[in-house]
Formats: sequence, structure tokens, C-alpha cells
Amino acid sequence: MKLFYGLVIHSKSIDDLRFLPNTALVVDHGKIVFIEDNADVDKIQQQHQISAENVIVLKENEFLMPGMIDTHIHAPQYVNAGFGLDLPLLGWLNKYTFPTESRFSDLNFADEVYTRVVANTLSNGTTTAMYFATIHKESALLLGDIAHQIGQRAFVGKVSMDQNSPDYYIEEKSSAIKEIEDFIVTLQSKKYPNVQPVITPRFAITCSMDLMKNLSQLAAKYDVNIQTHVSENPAECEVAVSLHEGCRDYVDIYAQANLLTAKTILAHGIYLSDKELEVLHKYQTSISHCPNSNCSIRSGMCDVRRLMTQGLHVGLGTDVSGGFSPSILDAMRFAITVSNLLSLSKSEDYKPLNYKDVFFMSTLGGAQALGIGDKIGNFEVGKDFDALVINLAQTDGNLELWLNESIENRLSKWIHLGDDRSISRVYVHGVEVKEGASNVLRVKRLGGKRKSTEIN
Ligand SMILES: O=c1[nH]c(=O)c2nc[nH]c2[nH]1
Ligand SMILES: [Zn+2]
Repeated sequence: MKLFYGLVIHSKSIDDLRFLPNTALVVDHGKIVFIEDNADVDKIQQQHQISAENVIVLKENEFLMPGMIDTHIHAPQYVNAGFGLDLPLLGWLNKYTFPTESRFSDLNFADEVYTRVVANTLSNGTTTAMYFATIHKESALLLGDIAHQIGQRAFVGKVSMDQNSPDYYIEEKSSAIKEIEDFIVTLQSKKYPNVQPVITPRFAITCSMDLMKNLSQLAAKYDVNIQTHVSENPAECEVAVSLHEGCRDYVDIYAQANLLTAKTILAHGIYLSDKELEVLHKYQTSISHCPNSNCSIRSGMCDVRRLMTQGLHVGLGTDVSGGFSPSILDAMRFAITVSNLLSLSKSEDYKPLNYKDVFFMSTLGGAQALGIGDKIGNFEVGKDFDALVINLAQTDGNLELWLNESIENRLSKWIHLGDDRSISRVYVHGVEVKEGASNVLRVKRLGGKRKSTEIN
């Protein structure tokens, strides 16, 4: 059992951000068993019979917040993060993305890259990640092993794609179906408590209707989540609809394939019509908003307020490497900026997203979008303890504190100016997975290999 004591910040809903001073929070076997603000810490320590070394008293400039959730990230594209942003989606896939992803048949290469992406996102505060891997079953399984070993909560998707892809990076339909079923069965049989397989048709252009229908049957059979892309780029939308005869629009393709469920998350959704939003709402399907990617490969600006007004759950995604940053803090900032820009052409009562909204989206909102809002996302009794200790007093970096700053301003400063250096502890399911320097985890697994390790 562990007792945390200090300032706690979490969201109860998008409109209800709580700042809870002097809060006692007790964790037992990875679960939150008690939480009370303005608490008498000694009394609670005694009541729960917690030994002194298991009491963590936060310092004056520290606070505890829920772990952050990346609802859309391509693990193999971590190699490409920060370059190749000169082409829009379809050209970008062919020139940069498919060649890189095709290299993940090599398990040594995969081991190196996947270790780095898991360790680095975790030390940046991503306690849960929804990953796309590649079409290669063995390396996708390895990604699951690595997430388990390093301690990240992860949904791992072996990508499925059987058409309109280069010869060197494509599956035959029949083997694609066999491979994904093997992948699900094998990963589930490992019984990793925090790692799950996810059905991952790449998108409607690279998947036949027949493949997608088979995938939706497997999702139902094994009760797993589904992820794919939707309506990211105008040229993509046009090609997708033209390829699937008899489908009214992009969302209808996935509806006809039975891929829309309450456990489905679609990345982007920039150009969805009102009718498509209505359909997504009917199926309780969520959207992953990836604003860095949308800006970097110039896909467009997604009106998140509109999606939320239609009742959809919207989480944040880094979408590495369409998005160049693996940090959810970066996704929060881009989300605010895009929303501000959109508001310039809206009526005066349009409310752009602010730091409180994106805090929600990166925590409870992300959990709801992944269908696990009852398990993680904030601090409620019975939920798993996925948490970050934020230290605003760390001396490096741009974040400066001045005397008597309000708690609200401190949180706003952290969201706008913080980085991995101000994340001093990371917990997943009650286990501390980051201590001190940000690369400890990577060094642990790679046996001390330096950051400059050759991976070409
Ligand atoms: O941002 C994206 N990244 C991808 O890898 C991808 N594949 C299909 N559609 C995509 N969009
Ligand atoms: Zn993507």
C-alpha cells in the first residue's frame, strides 16, 4: 500500500476540473482505494496501517495528475519523427512511411525502435498509448512484450492492409486474416495485465471491404478495440469513397464493414459531414484528434468543438510521425492553437479549447475515447492508479514560477511550457516506471546503449 499526500489535479468531466489541496490518496495493488482532500495525513496513514517509507508527501511545487493518454501513435514511424513533412498524406505515405514500416520484418531493428518509443513516451508522461505497429506479426508482438517489460499501458495493433500498397509492403487477404487472428490469440495468451491487441485496418484505401468485414468479426469474437483513420485529407476522402462502391461517404465504408463500435477510435475526422457525425454518435465511436500531424502534413484543421457538441468522445493523439512530436503536451498545445485559429472565422460565442479542455482530453477524455473511462483517466476509488508527479520547481527549461501564482496559472504554465524534465515520477497501475532522468528506462532495456546507437 502507498499513500500520496499533496495537491491533486484531475478532471471529473470537461467542465469540471478539480484542484484538490492537501489530498490523501491511497493505492493498494495498483488500485485507488481511498481519496480525500483537506485530509489529516497522519490519521489516514494510521487507519490504513501504512509504513512511513510508503508515504509520499509531495513537495511545495509538486502536484499529482492522472497519466496522459496518447490515443493514436505509430510506433515504427518514431524513426521518422521530425523529417519528411514536405508532402501531404498520400505522397508522404509512399515516399517516407511505407519504406520505413517495411523494415520491421527485422526484429533487431524493431527491438531498438520500439524500446525507444515506449521508454521515451513513458518518460514524457504517456502512461497509455494506442499504437499502430506494422503488418509484421512478430515485431508487433515484440512491441507488446516491450510495453509490458518497460511498464506502459498499451493497445497494440498489427496493421492489416491488402490493397493499394506497394508490392514490398502488402498482405494477401487470406494470410492477413490468419495473421491477425494469430496475433490476437498470441498476445492475449501472454496475459499481460496492461497490454491488449487491437484490430487495425490501416484505412479504407488500403483495405478491401472483404478484409474489413473479416476484421470486424474478429473484433467481436475476441472483444477487442478497433482503430483506423478517417477523413484526414481531401484527396484521401475522394479516393476512399471512389474505391468502395455503394458507400455513401467515408464513415459509411466503415459502417458497412461493421467496424463502428463503442470500442472503435478513428484518427482525424477533419472533413466529416453532419450525417457522418450522427452515424458515429449512434455507434458511440470516438475520434482521436491529432493536431500536430494535421498541421505538419497540412491535412487541415479539425473543429473539435463541433465533434464534442455532437456528443462524440475526442482524445488527443501525437500521430507520430505525421506529427513530429511524441509528447502529449505538444498535442495539447497544438490543439489549443488550432482551435484558436479556427475561432477567428467563427462567431463571437465560439469557445476555442483552453488549457483546461486539453487537460481533460489528455486524461479522462482520452480514456473515454478508448472505452476505458471506468478504469483510468482520473482519481476515483476503484480505478487503476496511472499518475504523474509534476515538479514545477525543476530548474532547467522555460517554466519559471513567481511568488503567489495561483494554482490555475501554474497548471496553465505547465501545459504551455513544461516538458519531460518536470515529470519527476510516472506510475502505471501503481508501479513506478520512471525515476529521475528521462532515459533511465531506455538504458535499462538496451543495456546502456547510447542515444546515438546506429539503427540504419
Ligand atoms: O496520419 C496518418 N498516418 C498514417 O500512417 C496513415 N496511414 C493511413 N492514413 C494515415 N494517416
Ligand atoms: Zn495515423
